[in-house]
Amino acid sequence: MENIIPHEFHISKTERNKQNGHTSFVVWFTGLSGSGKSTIANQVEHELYEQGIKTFSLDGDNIRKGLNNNLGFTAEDRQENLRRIAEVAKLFVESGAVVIASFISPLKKDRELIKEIIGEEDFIEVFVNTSLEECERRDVKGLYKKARAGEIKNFTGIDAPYENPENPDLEIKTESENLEEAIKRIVLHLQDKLKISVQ
Ligand SMILES: Nc1ncnc2c1ncn2[C@@H]1O[C@H](COP(=O)(O)OS(=O)(=O)O)[C@@H](OP(=O)(O)O)[C@H]1O
Ligand SMILES: Nc1ncnc2c1ncn2[C@@H]1O[C@H](COP(=O)(O)OP(=O)(O)O)[C@@H](O)[C@H]1O
Repeated sequence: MENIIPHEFHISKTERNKQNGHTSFVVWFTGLSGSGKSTIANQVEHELYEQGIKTFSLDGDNIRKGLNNNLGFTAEDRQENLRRIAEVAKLFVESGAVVIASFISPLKKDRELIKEIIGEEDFIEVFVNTSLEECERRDVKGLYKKARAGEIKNFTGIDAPYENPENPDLEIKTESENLEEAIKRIVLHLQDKLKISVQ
């Protein structure tokens, strides 16, 4: 951007990672409403916390009620929602935290943008793959019922699209894998990534 000259700070991500004893990156959960993103993310964060890892969760509660409370669910608003979240996640990564982000993030192009902002090397995509039928059966918040009744417009899976990730780093099929197994698999996948490489 014109006339914006970044200041070089002495303490960077590398120093913070050394001090913390682990690397920092984003674990991004994508999937339909009710697929299990928050449930899984919560438990993954708990496991990491128990290991002494610095974590921070980003989800609808702390984002859509605050920073992004001027955004709705049109394709345009979702893109801006996710762009801002990716920028925030990047700042937290700079601060040394492992960021656990849970957002529907329904479109491939928006997930590509997120990856671009955060940087491919710091982005782990976890696809929480639960069928629409199962999400609707769970209907945790009663939103599918409202969407079917036409009381909510642009509802993902009903009258707004969800594009399945083609190459996620991890895929969790909640209808055939139990929660404990899924958590173990994700946490195991993160172990190598958390190690600081000695140069
Ligand atoms: N129209 C519509 N479509 C989808 N979801 C809706 C909608 N309206 C409200 N909600 C509630 O908002 C949560 C999804 O917000 P996200 O920020 O994750 O969505 S997005 O990534 O920008 O698409 C989502 O939360 P989760 O159920 O946790 O996914 C819903 O509770
Ligand atoms: N294997 C599983 N993994 C995650 N959630 C599951 C699983 N099996 C059943 N559930 C249930 O599905 C619901 C998922 O809701 P939630 O985590 O809020 O989804 P999301 O954040 O994707 O909207 C919860 O009620 C949870 O108990």
